[in-house]
Amino acid sequence: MNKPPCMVWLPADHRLLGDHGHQMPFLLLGDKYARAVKVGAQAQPVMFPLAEVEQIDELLGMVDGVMLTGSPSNVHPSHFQEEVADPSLPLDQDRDLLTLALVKACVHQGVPLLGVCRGFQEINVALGGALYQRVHQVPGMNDHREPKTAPPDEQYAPRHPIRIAPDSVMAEWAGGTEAEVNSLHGQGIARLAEGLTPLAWAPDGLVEAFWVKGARTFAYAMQWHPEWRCWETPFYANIFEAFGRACRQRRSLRLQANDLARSQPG
Ligand SMILES: N[C@@H](CCC(=O)NCCCC(=O)O)C(=O)O
Repeated sequence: MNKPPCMVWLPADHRLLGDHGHQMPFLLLGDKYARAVKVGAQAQPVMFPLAEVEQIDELLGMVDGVMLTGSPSNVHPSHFQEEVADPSLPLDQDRDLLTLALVKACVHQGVPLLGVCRGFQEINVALGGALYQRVHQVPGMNDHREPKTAPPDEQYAPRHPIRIAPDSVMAEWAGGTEAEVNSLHGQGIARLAEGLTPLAWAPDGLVEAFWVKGARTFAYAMQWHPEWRCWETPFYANIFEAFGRACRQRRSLRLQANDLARSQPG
């Protein structure tokens, strides 16, 4: 019998779309994130629209991994005990409510977890860290934002080098302790949560990747965007291939558990 596909949950963004006066709520997932899961991790992306915190355990029982994507919206600063610094920047409190709880559930249950950009920031905040709300206004820090009016190819082009921890799995994926990565973020890690091990740094010292300490499975996140045409960049492809392997391992365990449950009397 064919195995069911590996399923990876990508929580949606909540956005109002439409012209003024007629904006309607939508649930959005970027094509490039779903495509990187499908092509790079060889898994099936799923969204679970309107998923609620109370459903997390039930829904995690149906998937083999979770990917927290990037988004133009910011994590609400109240989650790291700050006031909103720039009210003109978008927020997505519905997403925060689900993803910050989902991070803890994935870590506790050993579900493969990949965080990208906003997802990287969500994991840090969920585990007790804090963010710079405007990295470019912090003395000594660079501007990590993308050129807003540039075409996508330019926005996602390599922007700055990163230094990667030697002898780390990130260095294995990169094929060394240096790489050039894209950069599309205005927020960044101000305080790394205690349960996270930094794996890469930008030239200004900003943490650009981490590992969830002691994780029983894949639990990595990065500030840059490895999903961007991941099949064209070996470093990025290696990240998604490793994520896919971890998801397939979980699928085997999940299916064994399901078979065992079905074989039990009553
Ligand atoms: N809003 C946060 C996170 C930035 C981020 O995720 N950028 C990607 C947006 C477009 C996309 O989804 O690829 C910040 O500004 O730091």
